[in-house]
Amino acid sequence: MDADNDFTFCQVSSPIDKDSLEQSNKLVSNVADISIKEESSNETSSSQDSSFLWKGGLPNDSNTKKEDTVGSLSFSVINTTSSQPIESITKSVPSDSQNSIQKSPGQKNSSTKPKARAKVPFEKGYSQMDWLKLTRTHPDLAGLKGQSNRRLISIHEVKKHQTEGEMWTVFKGHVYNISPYMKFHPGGVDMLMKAVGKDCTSLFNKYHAWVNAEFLIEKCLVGILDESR
Ligand code: HEM
Repeated sequence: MDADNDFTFCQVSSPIDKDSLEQSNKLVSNVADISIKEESSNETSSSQDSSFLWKGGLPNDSNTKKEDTVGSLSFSVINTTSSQPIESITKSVPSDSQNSIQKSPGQKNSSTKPKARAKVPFEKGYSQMDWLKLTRTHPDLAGLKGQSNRRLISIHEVKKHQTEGEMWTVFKGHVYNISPYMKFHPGGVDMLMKAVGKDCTSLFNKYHAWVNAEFLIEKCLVGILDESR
């Protein structure tokens, strides 16, 4: 390829006219101006309270609102912090990690620390996907052997089923044989064993009320709890 052809590829951008270049430089410096003004205005940089991070709404500080313009745009600059420098909000990488998310004086450690999960790593072949596959392919997970799963079952009968292959529990008024789900339970076998032979609804809700158990163990349905007995 010769030098003339090279030149055609280099000339890709349109020429910038001097006036518009000056105007955009001016805009850039205006923007820079505004951010500097706001950061250094009316606040003390010693304040350590970051409760603004968690509060909704605007503080009742009328001094913190002002009008400004950049080029042809006019807008309001609202400082939402009455006791905190904006500098600490706008810092994306704080130089001192202590300053990044600070606790308000009354805030306890436990409220900011994420709760430790108690999930158990599943054995190969026992993921939730494997469970779903099994529910679709296994003809009788509940162990009904032809019986109806609309049958009324007393809590006494539930208590009797605590052997391998026949582990019954009550969940939201329904009786399930959770034996086949044991090794698939993300919380572990030991945890799920606590449900066997009794009503586990409140235990269940204590750990994960959001889990759609009705769907997950629907093929394990044995019957309906007879609450009259
Ligand atoms: C009755 C049927 C139950 C089903 C279908 C079920 C299902 C599940 C599922 C899908 C998860 C994963 C949740 C997630 O990733 O967020 C889980 C986790 C867990 N489950 Fe269950 N569960 C049942 C009963 C129980 C019971 C009775 C207990 C307690 C005695 C229990 C204790 C736990 C624990 C400790 C975890 C780990 C929690 C965590 O991830 O933070 N589960 N269970």
